[in-house]
Amino acid sequence: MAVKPMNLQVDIHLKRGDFNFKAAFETSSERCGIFGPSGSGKSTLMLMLAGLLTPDKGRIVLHNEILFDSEEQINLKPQKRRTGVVFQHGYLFPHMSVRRNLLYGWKRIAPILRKEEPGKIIEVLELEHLLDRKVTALSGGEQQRVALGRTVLSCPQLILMDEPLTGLDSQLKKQIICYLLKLFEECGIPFLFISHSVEEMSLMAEEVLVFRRGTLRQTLREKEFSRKNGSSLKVDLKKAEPVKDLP
Ligand SMILES: Nc1ncnc2c1ncn2[C@@H]1O[C@H](COP(=O)(O)OP(=O)(O)OP(=O)(O)O)[C@@H](O)[C@H]1O
Repeated sequence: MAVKPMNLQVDIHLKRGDFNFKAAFETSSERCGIFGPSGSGKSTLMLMLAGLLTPDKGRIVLHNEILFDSEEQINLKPQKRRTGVVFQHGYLFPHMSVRRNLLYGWKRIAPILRKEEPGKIIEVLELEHLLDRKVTALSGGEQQRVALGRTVLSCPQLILMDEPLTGLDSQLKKQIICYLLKLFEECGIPFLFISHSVEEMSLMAEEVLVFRRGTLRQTLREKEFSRKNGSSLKVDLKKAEPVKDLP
């Protein structure tokens, strides 16, 4: 399926204690990485995009819809933004089965907005055999696959991921990256993700926003980013195999 570029315009400022955040950028990329050292403001940006933290001033526009505008006093609630968020630890509902977790968002959106078929997502993520398990009885990688599936099934216009691979070992990381790229190919939903890892940027991003001390310093195409940071890993999306190791 053709991916709809994210068409995101951001110009925001926020002061949190001693920390000053400011970023102004536009992106029409399909896979955008947010890179920078600890404390540089990556999660702060993601929380503001998701509507979980309010900027002091500025504007956020996604696909020509204003999500936030301080002058016009617009601040759409998280559930109205059509952004799906995947956090580092998945944050699944522990008392529910895999199936109920997966269908949670899907059941709550209007049928006309349900673009994804649960059966297809379950197949891509290879979750069939786990559907009746409680999520507390899953491995870390399986939990992250359920979190990805649940987010995709809520049919967002943009997926936001805050270090979705942290805590997984390197083999599992590569496996989840392949699942992620397959999902992206199947569903055509653009994503924005945070990582400290040059390798993850190289494998997953098309464009990289580089932050330092709360400020957007550079916007680089993946090739240029990888050249500057010494990584040149490649994944052919069409050939991505979930269970095989990557070069
Ligand atoms: N509630 C708060 N009040 C004041 N400062 C805060 C608050 N929350 C976060 N900060 C500061 O904001 C800065 C940016 O934090 P943020 O979590 O966005 O960084 P990050 O780049 O995502 O870091 P990491 O990679 O370690 O997750 C940090 O210096 C942090 O201490």
